[in-house]
Amino acid sequence: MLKEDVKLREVLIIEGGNRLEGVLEVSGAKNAALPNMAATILTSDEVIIENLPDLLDIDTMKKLLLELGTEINHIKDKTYSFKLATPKSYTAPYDLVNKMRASILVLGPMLARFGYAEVALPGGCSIGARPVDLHLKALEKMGAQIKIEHGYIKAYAPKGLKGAHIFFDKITVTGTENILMAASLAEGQTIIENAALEPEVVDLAVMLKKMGADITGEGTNRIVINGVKELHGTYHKVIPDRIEAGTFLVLAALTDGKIIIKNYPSQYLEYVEEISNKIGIHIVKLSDNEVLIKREEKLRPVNIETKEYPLFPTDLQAQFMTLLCFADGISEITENIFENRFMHVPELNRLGADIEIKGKTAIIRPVKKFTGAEVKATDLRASAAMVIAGLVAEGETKIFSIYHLDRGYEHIDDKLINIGAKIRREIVEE
Ligand SMILES: CC(=O)N[C@H]1[C@@H](OP(=O)(O)OP(=O)(O)OC[C@H]2O[C@@H](n3ccc(=O)[nH]c3=O)[C@H](O)[C@@H]2O)O[C@H](CO)[C@@H](O)[C@@H]1O
Ligand SMILES: C=C(OP(=O)(O)O)C(=O)O
Repeated sequence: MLKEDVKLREVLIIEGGNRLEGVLEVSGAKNAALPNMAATILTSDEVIIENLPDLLDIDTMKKLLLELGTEINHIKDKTYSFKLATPKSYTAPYDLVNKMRASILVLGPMLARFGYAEVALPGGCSIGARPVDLHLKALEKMGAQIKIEHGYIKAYAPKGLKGAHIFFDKITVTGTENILMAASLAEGQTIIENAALEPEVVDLAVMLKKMGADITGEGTNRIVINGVKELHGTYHKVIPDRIEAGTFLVLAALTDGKIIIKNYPSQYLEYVEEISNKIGIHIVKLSDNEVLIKREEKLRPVNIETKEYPLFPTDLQAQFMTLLCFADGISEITENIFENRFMHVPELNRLGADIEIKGKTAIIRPVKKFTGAEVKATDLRASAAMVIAGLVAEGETKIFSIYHLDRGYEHIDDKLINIGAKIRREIVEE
């Protein structure tokens, strides 16, 4: 191999089998922070956001906002100010959109405030095709002219956007968020039917209302937005990450240590807790925001179907699949949101799992143990599943492609090392 062909990559090495004990603190939610940051485009005033997690995706969104002309200042720990007085570009370039699909969230606000935006087409990713047709159709209904050219979505609304009656054929989280932001500055009333109910959508509405938007119905499937001429600055704190909390819940149950989860958002995890109870995991409330995870000796098998909030989140599917490998019987998980979100199955099987995929259902047969192996982190939540699996496996697990993990889990190595996990990173040659 020529020297210049050698690429360096980081791997995560885990020594499994350690009993874990201590406190795991939940960070700010990535999927709330990203739309919160995009919403700062809607005003020329300064917006301050607190509790921003230190993650690759947040860095990518900062880069994108800087590219558009936003002035960003670090105020104190995890708190930043954002101010977009005059844009220096109207384009979300391919190199950033390619790293993070949520870059599409700048389309609605740019178009609503400036009447023009270009966003590279996100394209497919490892969990599925993930088109943005519903975002575009809704914006067109609000009067935008949209064309796709040279791999870019080019959207114009020179006279501003107009309120419209939007019916989403499919529930879409970022689609609802894009239209919520666009409609806040549109002329007249917008009604979003079949809107997403996710807590991150509600949190965005809360932030927009603090900026002066007129929104009702957030958290239901019908949101009504009366457009206003201008929005103003605000101070907003990002809500805790329910998916990180759910990931910790699984980890605590499987390692059977004494793990307390701090900043645990039980209000967003009701259904996940119901499923956990069925499996034999109990969430013991210690204080307003702290819980202790306890498990019964034998875990029971369950059948899970991923669905939109308030039902079971697709973003916890891979982690619960790892857990169910150790249940006392056969479980099934059906993935209804993304068509290709079982990439972690062959990787879990490399560690000793016995999982078979039949269409959109995974059949999980019980095994006694996992043994460490070399595995690949195929997407963000699959990476979390690999980390959990590595921590319970006998011996050493080497996880490749861990940049996915750093997209969405804040300082995960430090958090786990703190409770007794043996984890390190190494740079290896490809
Ligand atoms: C940044 C962020 O918040 N990401 C979350 C968001 O992604 P995201 O908002 O991208 O996911 P959507 O809710 O839009 O996707 C739901 C389904 O609708 C389809 N669809 C969506 C839009 C569209 O225009 N056309 C279309 O067909 C998607 O391919 C998918 O099958 O919600 C997902 C579902 O809870 C989560 O897994 C992601 O973590
Ligand atoms: C799929 C996820 O994120 P994104 O929509 O940014 O790809 C996720 O958070 O699990």
